[in-house]
Amino acid sequence: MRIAVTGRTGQLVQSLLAQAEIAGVTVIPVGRPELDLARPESVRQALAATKPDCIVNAAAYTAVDKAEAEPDLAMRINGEGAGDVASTAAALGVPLVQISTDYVFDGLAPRPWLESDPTGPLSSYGRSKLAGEEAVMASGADWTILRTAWVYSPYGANFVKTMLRLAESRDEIGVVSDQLGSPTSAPDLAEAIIALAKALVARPGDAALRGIFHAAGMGEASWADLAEAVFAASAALGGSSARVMRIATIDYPTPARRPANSRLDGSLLAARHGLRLPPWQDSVQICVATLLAPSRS
Ligand SMILES: NC(=O)C1=CN([C@@H]2O[C@H](COP(=O)(O)OP(=O)(O)OC[C@H]3O[C@@H](n4cnc5c(N)ncnc54)[C@H](OP(=O)(O)O)[C@@H]3O)[C@@H](O)[C@H]2O)C=CC1
Ligand SMILES: Cc1cn([C@H]2C[C@H](O)[C@@H](COP(=O)(O)OP(=O)(O)O[C@H]3O[C@@H](C)C(=O)[C@@H](O)[C@H]3O)O2)c(=O)[nH]c1=O
Ligand SMILES: [Mg+2]
Repeated sequence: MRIAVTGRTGQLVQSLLAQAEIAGVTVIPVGRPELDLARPESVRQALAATKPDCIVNAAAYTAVDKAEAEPDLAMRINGEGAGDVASTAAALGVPLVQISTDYVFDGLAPRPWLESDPTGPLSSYGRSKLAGEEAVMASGADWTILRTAWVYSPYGANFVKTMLRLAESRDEIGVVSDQLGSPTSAPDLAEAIIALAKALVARPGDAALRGIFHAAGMGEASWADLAEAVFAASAALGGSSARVMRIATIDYPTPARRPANSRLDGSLLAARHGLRLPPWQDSVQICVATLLAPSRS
């Protein structure tokens, strides 16, 4: 099976590539310059040339704070760009897996978010990703939307790598403890996406396998909890660590507002697809161990 994935160096693309052989699929990254989501005319031809059985739209404008200053570009890439990928999937007659985010929610619910809960993005990034969901749903493609959250991995830029880097030069790091979410390992997510893609291709027209699903690490954490887990794992392996000073969002001002409650409920994906991502604590340990492995430096 051939899975075309948008993007090249992204965390999820790299994780899908790493997982492909063991999962027995071919993953074909399609990125800039051939496919640029900001250039609609580039999308269809670049994807069609890969002759995919399934398309995963993993590329996105992911710089949450910068998106506040570049809302139009974020909207073009994450909103209209997703629509262009979806109409390509429709034209090619192959299923589309659109990757979306917890930041489509306003963060005010007192429990983990369900797929059926109302959206209400607080940021330019969140609004652009919601526009992407809407464009995908309106495209006529055979679509499935996976919302994930707080993605980290040995690849690219992410919070886990930021914490380890900061700890090299600091003894103490202030980290917000009043935003709760579902930290998600990109390798775990990649495994679930491949399983899902196989099911979509094997059972066309099976409505129960399609729709919006939440796919995030099991359990919950604040960013401060996540930082503490990273440093505990790193210290145990002789890597860098720092004391975490637990602070409030109001004491860490950022251009973008972020949801206070970003936890995603994964029950629907478990019920319909039998897919459950591992507890975040286990996967954070694996990620830190990979980052500290001697072969990497
Ligand atoms: N990171 C996170 O915490 C979360 C991410 N998500 C979603 O998951 C998906 C994967 O995220 P992740 O792997 O972390 O992303 P990264 O930030 O690691 O990578 C972004 C990817 O998007 C590509 N990209 C950006 N702009 C364009 C463009 N104009 N045309 C083509 N490709 C472009 C980049 O391309 P290039 O390779 O050329 O740099 C890169 O491959 C995204 O849809 C994101 O919105 C959802 C929740 C959490
Ligand atoms: C670096 C740092 C961040 N923070 C806070 C700021 C913010 O509230 C939180 C996370 O900051 P980051 O900028 O790393 O994460 P952020 O860019 O908000 O991550 C988001 O990315 C997009 C793409 C998504 O879709 C989301 O699911 C989510 O993963 O941690 C601290 O408190 N101390 C620090 O030293
Ligand atoms: Mg960020």
